[in-house]
Amino acid sequence: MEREFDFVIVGAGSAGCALAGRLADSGGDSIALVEAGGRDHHTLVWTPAGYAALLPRAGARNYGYATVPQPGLDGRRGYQPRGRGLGGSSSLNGMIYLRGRPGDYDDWAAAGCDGWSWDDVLPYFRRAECNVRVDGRDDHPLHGGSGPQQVSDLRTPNPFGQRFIEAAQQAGYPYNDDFNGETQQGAGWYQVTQHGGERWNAARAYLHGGRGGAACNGGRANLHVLAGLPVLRIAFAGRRAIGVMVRQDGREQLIRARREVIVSAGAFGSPQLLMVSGVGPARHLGEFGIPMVHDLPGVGGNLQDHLGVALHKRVGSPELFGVSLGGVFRLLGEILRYRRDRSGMLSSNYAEAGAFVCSRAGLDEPDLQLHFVVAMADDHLRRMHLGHGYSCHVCLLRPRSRGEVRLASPDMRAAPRIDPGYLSDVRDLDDLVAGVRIVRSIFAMPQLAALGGKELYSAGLRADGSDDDAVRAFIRARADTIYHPVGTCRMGMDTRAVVDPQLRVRGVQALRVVDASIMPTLVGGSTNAPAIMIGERAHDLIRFAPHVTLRLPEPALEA
Ligand SMILES: Cc1cc2nc3c(=O)[nH]c(=O)nc-3n(C[C@H](O)[C@H](O)[C@H](O)COP(=O)(O)OP(=O)(O)OC[C@H]3O[C@@H](n4cnc5c(N)ncnc54)[C@H](O)[C@@H]3O)c2cc1C
Repeated sequence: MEREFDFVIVGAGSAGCALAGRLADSGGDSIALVEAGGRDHHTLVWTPAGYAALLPRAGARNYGYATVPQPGLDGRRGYQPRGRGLGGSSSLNGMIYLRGRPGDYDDWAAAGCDGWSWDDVLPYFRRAECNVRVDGRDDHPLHGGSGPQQVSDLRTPNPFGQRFIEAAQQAGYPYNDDFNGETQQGAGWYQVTQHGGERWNAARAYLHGGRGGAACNGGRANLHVLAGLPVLRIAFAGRRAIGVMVRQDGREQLIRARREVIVSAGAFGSPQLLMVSGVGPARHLGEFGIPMVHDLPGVGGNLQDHLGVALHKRVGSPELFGVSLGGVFRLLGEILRYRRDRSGMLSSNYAEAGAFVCSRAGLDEPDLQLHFVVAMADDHLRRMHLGHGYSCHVCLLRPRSRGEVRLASPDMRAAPRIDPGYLSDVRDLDDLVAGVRIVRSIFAMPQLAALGGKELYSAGLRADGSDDDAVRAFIRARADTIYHPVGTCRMGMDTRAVVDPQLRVRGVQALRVVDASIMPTLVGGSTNAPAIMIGERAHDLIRFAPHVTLRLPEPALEA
């Protein structure tokens, strides 16, 4: 195997694939995209409903991390699935296509991230996107029609999604035809990262287009996709990153980067890789005897995640996913249907419909998101129930609680120590209480209530809203991630920032971080499209602004 490349990118997830594909197409440099997991060519990855089999437990395609016990969640450990293999978490995610709101990015810019305002990032969202609604056209002010990331409407929307949307309208929330349009408010269908009824993950978008072939590089001779090769640490000469260390043929080997090492290992993997390589808070690294390259106190801090709580309702309808004899027969038919024309229940992303709502009057933008799931999705599908039903998750879009990622071992192959600090800011809990009430008010509307059924865990909550303490207890007992950790290699201009607005790691040379970990704050939506946007924009920063040097004050050493 060739051992020296111009760029070495660690992690073939949403951002890493976008960056690698773009870099390979825009110049003659050689690129190594080094990914811990394997290829994504698998039925369970490409069949949308297949992720139900991958989500519940750790395995070859899912890191399946656990958090440390969370005081805010009655001491429970949260679950943190993360995609492993080409496509990263875009091979395991719920496929919902969302960007957040313009104000989210304007806040980034206002916090010192020059070049990351909405006007700056919108062209990258559009460049990335091929939205079926504007297919082939590039004159839409918000959507792209010719990018590599396919975005579609669901092929076979579930009738219960329609009932949810109508129930939400009965509860006073307007219909919204496009959550990435002018306004986010209201209820509607999600658009999904699918094409022809199949998952369109970042690997298909940017690497191989879903075609076979072991190289996975879409025929580009300068792109070397090295799957199944976990990076152990970044190699430095002084403070300059010169490559990455991997274990191959029974020994550690250096893959050398002539120009840059780019870390795209995700919100947990990227800070972990920096820390095991000697870039991070000095005292913490000292606990593990890791030789210091640079004391960067912000690495691993600022962890933010969307915490959600689900309300489930058992309803005896085989239109919904569920466990029953009738359900098995229906599923067999659905498998044949999917094989025939890629439609039917197997093209479902489960969280088919949703809503953006405000927890209280007077907010400029919705602060709560609802995911209506056409199954009783309980505890990340780790707890199954007999029968059929639906659920609705409510999550807080801009939580104030902060956590951190730390090492549990100096070995990169061990799981990191993840502490999201859920509900450490009590205001988050109060906003979720409002969210639970909103979900129940929608469940109570005729379009859903007429179908009957019984709530699994929330039936005892009062309808008149007079039992906030009980709702708080319900949330503490049941809430968990809806899978959007970000912020652990935060971009900014202050002394605790990890990367500058060109995504260069502060205090060292030839090293960048490019993935969801650089987000200063969570956006008001899910995080796959924003991670891809980050990869797209990083390409332009690397290609077109390589010689701009930004000088920042060095962080003071911790006492
Ligand atoms: C279950 C689930 C559901 C989700 N649902 C949605 C959704 O519906 N819509 C949405 O927009 N977002 C969703 N998300 C979130 C979204 O998918 C992620 O935010 C996004 O994919 C993150 O991209 P990334 O590039 O930062 O990291 P990732 O895509 O996670 O990629 C990181 C990659 O780095 C690799 N890596 C890590 N360490 C190493 C190492 N040492 N050596 C080599 N490779 C390494 C990993 O194997 C992985 O492939 C979901 C996520 C999950 C897990």
